[in-house]
Parts: sequence; C-alpha cells; structure tokens
Amino acid sequence: MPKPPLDLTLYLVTGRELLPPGKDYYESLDESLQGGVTLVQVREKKADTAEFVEVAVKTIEICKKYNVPVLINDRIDVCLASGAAGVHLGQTDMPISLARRLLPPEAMIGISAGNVDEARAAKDAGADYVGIGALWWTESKQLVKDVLGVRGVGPLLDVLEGSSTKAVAIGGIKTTNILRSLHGAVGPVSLRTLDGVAVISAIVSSPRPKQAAQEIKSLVTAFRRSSPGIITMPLTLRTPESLKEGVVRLMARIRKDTPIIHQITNNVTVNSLANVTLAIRASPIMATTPQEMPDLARLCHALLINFGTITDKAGMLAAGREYNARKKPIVFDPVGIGATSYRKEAAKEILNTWQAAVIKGNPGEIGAMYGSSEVESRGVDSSGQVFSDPVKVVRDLARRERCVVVMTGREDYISDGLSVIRLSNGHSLLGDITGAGCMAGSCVATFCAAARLEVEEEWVGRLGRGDMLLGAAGGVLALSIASELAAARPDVKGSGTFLPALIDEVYNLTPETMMRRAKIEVLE
Ligand SMILES: Cc1ncc(COP(=O)(O)OP(=O)(O)O)c(N)n1
Ligand SMILES: Cc1ncsc1CCOP(=O)(O)O
Repeated sequence: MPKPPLDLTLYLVTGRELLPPGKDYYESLDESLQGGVTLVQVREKKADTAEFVEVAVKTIEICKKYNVPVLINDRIDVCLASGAAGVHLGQTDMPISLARRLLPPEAMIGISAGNVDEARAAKDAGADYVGIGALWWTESKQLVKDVLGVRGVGPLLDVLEGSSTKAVAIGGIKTTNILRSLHGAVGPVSLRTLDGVAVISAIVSSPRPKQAAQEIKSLVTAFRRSSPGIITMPLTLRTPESLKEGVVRLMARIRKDTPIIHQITNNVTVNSLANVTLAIRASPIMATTPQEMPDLARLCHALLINFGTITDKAGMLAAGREYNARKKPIVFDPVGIGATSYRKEAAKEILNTWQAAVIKGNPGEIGAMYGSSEVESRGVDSSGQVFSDPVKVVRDLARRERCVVVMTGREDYISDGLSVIRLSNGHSLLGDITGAGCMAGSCVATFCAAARLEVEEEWVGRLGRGDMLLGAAGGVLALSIASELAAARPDVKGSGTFLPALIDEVYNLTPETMMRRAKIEVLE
C-alpha cells in the first residue's frame, strides 16, 4: 500500500489534561478537525495501555470522517493495536530503523529534533518528518533543554534540504507569534521554510477549537503563499535611479504624514536623536516603560531600539513584541555589541523574542553579530578596519536574521539578503561627534516608517509591509548627505560647530539635493 500523503500544515497534538473545564475531548477534537487540522497525534502521558488504545481507536474513528491521518506518540504497540497511520518518536524512544521493521511499510514515522545532528540523523534514517522544538517556552511539556528559539530553526532546515523529510515546529506556537515563528524559521542557505506547525494548547485549551484551528491554518497558508523574501521585500529589480526616486518619494511622505518614531535609546545621545528626528520632519517619542508599549505601538509608526547603555531591556522586549504584532518596522541598533558578553546575550534574547526589520551597525557591531573577528570594536566604536568581503557579510547576515542589514562606515553596505547596495556619501567629521551612528538609526527608522505608510493594503502572510531596503537607504543617505553639506559650511570650524550644522542641513535637505548628491551603486 502506498504511503498516504503527509500534510503537516496544521498538526494537532492532543492533550486531554489541557481541555477547558467542561469541554469533552472528542467534541473538541471534532471541532478542531472542522477548523482544518490536517494531521493528529494522540499523546497520552498518563493513560495506561488499555486506555491509550481506547482513546486512539476513537480518535481515529473521528478523524476518518475528515480524512485526517492519526499518529501515536512514542508507542509502537499502541500504533499497531489501534491501526493508526504511524508514530511520533522522541530521541530516547525506539530508533527509527527498528520502528520501521515493526510497523507496516506505509507507516509514517516522525521524530523530534532539537539540533542539527538530530535533524541530520533523522534525514539519514528516512524519517517522514521532524518535529523541531521547543520553539518557544511552553507549559504543555516539561522541557529538559533550553528552547531552540525561532533563530535556531534555520540550520536544521538547511540540513533537510534536498531530502523528502518534512519539518514542523512545535512548542508555544499561538496566533500571536505564528508569523514571527514562520518568518524567522527559514534555512539561511537553502531558504527552506517549515511545512507546518504542531500545536497542543493553542487549539486544545481553546473553548472554540474550530475558530482557533481556522485562524492558525489561515496564517500558515497565507505565509506559504507569500514569497519567502526577507521581512517585507517584494522581489523588485533594483537600480540606482529607482532607489533614488524611491528615497525622494519617502522623503515627501515623511513631510506629508509626520510619522511618530518611538525610540528606546541611550542617555548619551537621546537629545541628538530627538533633534535629528524633528529635523527630518518626523515626531520623536522617547519612552521605555514596558507598561506603555501596547499604547505606543498603536500610536507610533516605527520603533528604534538602540542598545546604548542597555538599562531598559524589559522595555525593549515588550516594545518589540507589540510592534511585531502590529506589523510595524523595528530598527535595531546593537551599539557596542562586541564590547561585553552581557550585550551579546541580551542581543540574542532580543532577537529571539522579536523580528527586526532592519539591523544597523558599524563594522565592529556587524562583525560581532555575524560571528567574525576580522574587524574588531573599540568599545562602542569600530576600529576603522574594513571587511575583505563586506558584500558577503551583509548579505549572509541579512539572510540569517531575515531582515535588512545596514553596515555603516566610509562606505555603507545595505542588503536584504538578495540585493546588496553601496552608498558612498558622508564626511569624516561624522566620526568626530558622539551619536552619529545613533542618529543614522533614527533616520533609518523614520524612512522605514514612511516605507510602511506607502503600502496601504495588508500584506497577508508577511510580518510587515513596505520596502525596508529603501527605507534603510533613505535614512542613511539623509544623514550622510547632510554631513557633506554641513562640513562644507564656512561657519563649521570643528566637531563642536559641526553637530548643530548637521541638524540644520538635515532640516534644510531638499529632494533635489538628495537626487543630485546620492551616490548609490547596486552590487548584487
Ligand atoms: C510533532 C512533534 N514534535 C515533537 C514532539 C515531542 O516529542 P518527544 O520529544 O518524544 O516528547 P513527548 O511528546 O513524548 O513528551 C511531539 N510529540 N510531536
Ligand atoms: C510535545 C512538545 N514537544 C516539544 S514542545 C511540546 C509541547 C507543545 O505544546 P504547546 O503547543 O501547547 O506549547
């Protein structure tokens, strides 16, 4: 008998102990199948063998009405006794090779995988799928290892590329984090995406399992239909002219709409960031308290998180979650990430919690994020060294982090993981004042807000909308062109007079000047 098709889009793992009070298991199961569940696993951790078989048999009977196959958690004997379609095995359960010998040839076998070696072993053993997790923290299972995190899934997917072994993620997946889960969990090399998600509580604990299942399934299906591009990117052909025109268009949008830019930043540069934001004609809000974040995310158009002195990590985490949920751009400036291990750990936690639209840093910061020691930081500043292959660094990091990456310097490199552009404006006096890089972050966040405002329709299945590469380029160009104009002024005598002149030149920047002075090359 041929193997039945395996549709992992919405994989329900059962959990009778998690039902809402008064809800019958079989009724809940039937409703979730009506909502579009595509595969069911019977997971019974407390039942004895007779009860497990009884529950499995009844579950199979109900699932048959919807033509949905049923797998059994851990137990080959229960699978054989109930006539289920296969099993899901854990790493300490029976090996796949032995299970294959005991089960009929058409039986489906899935296995849990929490790292690259387990994924590779599963593929080599001919697993039909791997259950990758735990993705997020969950109360439905006592976890013995750290959660994998969304950013941990990609390398496992790369290992599976080219094989017939499919992949679902499991652990803490809910409607509120599903797009972030799917968007972040992509192979950085293969761009392979998940085949679906496995959930327990998001459906089982719901008093309305049909609606819960429908909602999750529609998000998975919408994500699949959208291209697996980085954050929000439409696959646009880039030319220097189209980029210049786009940047000027965003500038006009900023002046028309005055976007509100929420900034969590450091106490060294907060004043400059507020002033540069006002100078571009946007409106800054500097707010850090976690309790304010839901209201601010509703009100504001973009968020800048500048690591700076990292005194507000709780606010950074809370803010990012809210902006992701509202699909509004987040620009992350990991200032001085290479300087301390606390900063590195904090950045990891932040990027595992929410998805940035743009990560911006100097070569030292980008190098630390990329995991390269070719260019080192000096505290929060870059050492002035450059990468031998900056194109590869920004492109690969953009692919890995699934967002636009901006590496500032004498030349600025920007990539969305597909295209790479180089900007060659700017003046060396930018290096002589404090906060030039931080101000570039504010400008990028403002142009990204405009890029999102440009797109009226919802990009269903995407974690954001708007052309974030264009937004990043616009922000960097605005500050670097203004710096050239400021440095050329006769009243500028050094770094002290340069800073106010820079703010003036951002304020007076015209679309014509941007168009005439912007030095943009498209490298890939
Ligand atoms: C689809 C899916 N993925 C992973 C698991 C976890 O299985 P395991 O590691 O064996 O843990 P238990 O479920 O047995 O507690 C799963 N059940 N399903
Ligand atoms: C069985 C299992 N394996 C890894 S996490 C998990 C529990 C998933 O449950 P929930 O979807 O409620 O977080």
